[in-house]
Amino acid sequence: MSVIEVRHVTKDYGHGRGIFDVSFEIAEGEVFGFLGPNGAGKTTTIRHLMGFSKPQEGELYINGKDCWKSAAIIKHDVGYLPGELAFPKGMTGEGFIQFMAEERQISDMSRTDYLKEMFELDSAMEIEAMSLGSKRKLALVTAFMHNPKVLILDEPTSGLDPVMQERFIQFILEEKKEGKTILLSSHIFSEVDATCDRIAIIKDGVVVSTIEAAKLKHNTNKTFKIEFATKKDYQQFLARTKFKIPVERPDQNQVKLNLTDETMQRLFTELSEVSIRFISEIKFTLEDYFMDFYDRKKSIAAGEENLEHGVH
Ligand SMILES: Nc1ncnc2c1ncn2[C@@H]1O[C@H](COP(=O)(O)OP(=O)(O)OP(=O)(O)O)[C@@H](O)[C@H]1O
Repeated sequence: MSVIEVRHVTKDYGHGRGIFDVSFEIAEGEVFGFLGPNGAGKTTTIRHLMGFSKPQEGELYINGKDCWKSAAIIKHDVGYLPGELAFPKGMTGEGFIQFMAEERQISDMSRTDYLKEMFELDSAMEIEAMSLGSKRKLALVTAFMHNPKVLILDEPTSGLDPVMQERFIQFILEEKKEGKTILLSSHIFSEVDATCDRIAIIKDGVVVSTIEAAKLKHNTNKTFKIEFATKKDYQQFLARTKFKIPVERPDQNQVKLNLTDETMQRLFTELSEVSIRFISEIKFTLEDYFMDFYDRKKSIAAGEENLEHGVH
């Protein structure tokens, strides 16, 4: 059963801004990445899921409850980390944690203490005096302290240093093991890649692609770069090869080509007749996949990416 459902949601702010016919579902226990640059529509979608905004068209549900009509229940049940942080004035971090604990009627603070330790939060400080990173840590602790089964996280690591970003990834993986359902909005490929089961790419308010992370990782269509020992070897290979060579670099005596597991043996037979300096696999990453939607023309102009990756 889907825990989160977004069905044909539109919010048109005019001038092409907003979100348009956005649909996706997130199953129980799934970590779903929502990937797009600034202004693509991630926060707008999330604000609708949290019941802050009413859709002009479409419906949103969490655990079968309409996000607009049952906004109060949704806010209670879901662990929400907003992109833009806002805290009450004149409080210390600890004061805010205690306030949230009372709101949620939490008496056992062991999970909260664990989270404070994990994210190395100095909660004694006045919130106003905290760095952006410390405020983000405080938001993380208060978003997760009541152990919610559903997490909605809007660019959760912005402002965190690389060590804390890595710790956050470990935390998400722990939560995933516990069977939590997680929506993670981000523009950081590495954190999406490390944590998500499925990824939706959003562009100009429209979901342009949804892909299973495993399909990206186990893509059987591979790209290799080969550098030949001499110009003679390079030319001899090009003259005799039966492969289609999409990228030739005569200045470096290099070619790039696509291989499947089946054609691998044929390549090595061809290469046995010439001398090579090296052969290396070019990994097809989430970033490459994403850039296909955002930057294809530029990449082709650079002469690098006119290779068929075959994951679409
Ligand atoms: N209340 C609003 N009124 C008018 N336009 C809005 C409003 N909220 C968002 N927008 C516009 O809708 C588009 C999507 O914005 P949104 O904040 O959802 O993007 P995002 O993907 O979350 O980006 P970011 O990473 O910058 O938060 C942007 O063009 C934004 O300017």
